[in-house]
Amino acid sequence: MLPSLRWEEPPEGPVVVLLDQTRLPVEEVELVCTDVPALVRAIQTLAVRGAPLLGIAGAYGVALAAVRGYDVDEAAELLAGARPTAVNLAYGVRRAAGAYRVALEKGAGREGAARAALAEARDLHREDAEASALMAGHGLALLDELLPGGGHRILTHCNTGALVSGGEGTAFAVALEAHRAGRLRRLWVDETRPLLQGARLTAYEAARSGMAYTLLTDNAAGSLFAAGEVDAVLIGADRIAADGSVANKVGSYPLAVLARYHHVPFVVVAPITTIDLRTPDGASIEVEQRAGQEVTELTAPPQVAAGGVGPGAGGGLPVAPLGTQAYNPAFDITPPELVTAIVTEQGAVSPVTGAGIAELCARSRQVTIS
Ligand SMILES: CSC[C@@H](O)[C@@H](O)C(=O)COP(=O)(O)O
Repeated sequence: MLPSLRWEEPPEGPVVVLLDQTRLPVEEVELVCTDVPALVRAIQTLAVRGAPLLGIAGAYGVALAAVRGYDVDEAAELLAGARPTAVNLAYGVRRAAGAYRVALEKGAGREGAARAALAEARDLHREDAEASALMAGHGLALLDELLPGGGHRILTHCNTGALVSGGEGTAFAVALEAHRAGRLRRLWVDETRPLLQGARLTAYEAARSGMAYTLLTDNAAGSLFAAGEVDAVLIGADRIAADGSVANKVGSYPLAVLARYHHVPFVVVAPITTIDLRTPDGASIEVEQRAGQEVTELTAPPQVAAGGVGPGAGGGLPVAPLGTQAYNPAFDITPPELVTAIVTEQGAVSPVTGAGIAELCARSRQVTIS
């Protein structure tokens, strides 16, 4: 698979190259962003997506503005505001912009400061890969402890693999680790309506890994639990509040409720950069509301954004009467009491409490920067 994101410096000037996730699984096509507005569009149309990768993209976006000589503060504001829920985006932007500012203050000049922003983006990219490998190890150790019988049957939601990370991802990296250790019996993949990150992206990554996996519609999960076919749920996160509330792809909260009813562990895997101590609780997390056409029409995100190739108002194939109102939050919030554990690169918090989260963050150098 092509890298999900890379920095390139061709003679015409530096660019951020993205694997366009809206085209998967049909084709691997790269999207070349030569400026910040192009990168912002890629973020909003989900060509680049998933919390850790959004942070990396934000940091490289700042570096792109700096190296090309654009206004860095303006670029940082545009990038950080592109999507509201994944805290990693603002974090990545803040890190690169901070490095730029510090270098300027130290007299590095604009060129030196731009190089400092780029170095910071590269550091964040590498750190995310390292965090990913550590989470995979901690996550599998936790699964083995929670499920001593082995032969794990894991249900996952949305997409959390290499496509969203500098490494192999968050929740998916744990499933992959279990697969490589011969302890994954099956990965159940929620299709993840309406944009199908599970069907298009997680199934794509699972197929490439050779693991046993099965795709299901989101609303089939209940009957799967009832049949005793799920040993654990593993998901990622877009923001974890100080009290341990977890924002993740819409549909995560119903899985947590199902998991509790059926006495199945519900485990969240996320790097420390996804924890936001400035957000006190779940109610304070801003949940992105997306266009209703994503629900009322079958269409690819860029077509929605471009406004039209098909007969529906948003350009897609209508699946509801024209003019139907749709409720389309991109995320939901799972309260800490439904979360069995949060696995980070620093280890696991379990049970999930605000104090446990704070202690974990205190051990991390990264959080003091945010
Ligand atoms: C490791 S990724 C965790 C989350 O970012 C992921 O589960 C998710 O909800 C992504 O949402 P998306 O809207 O596709 O960016």
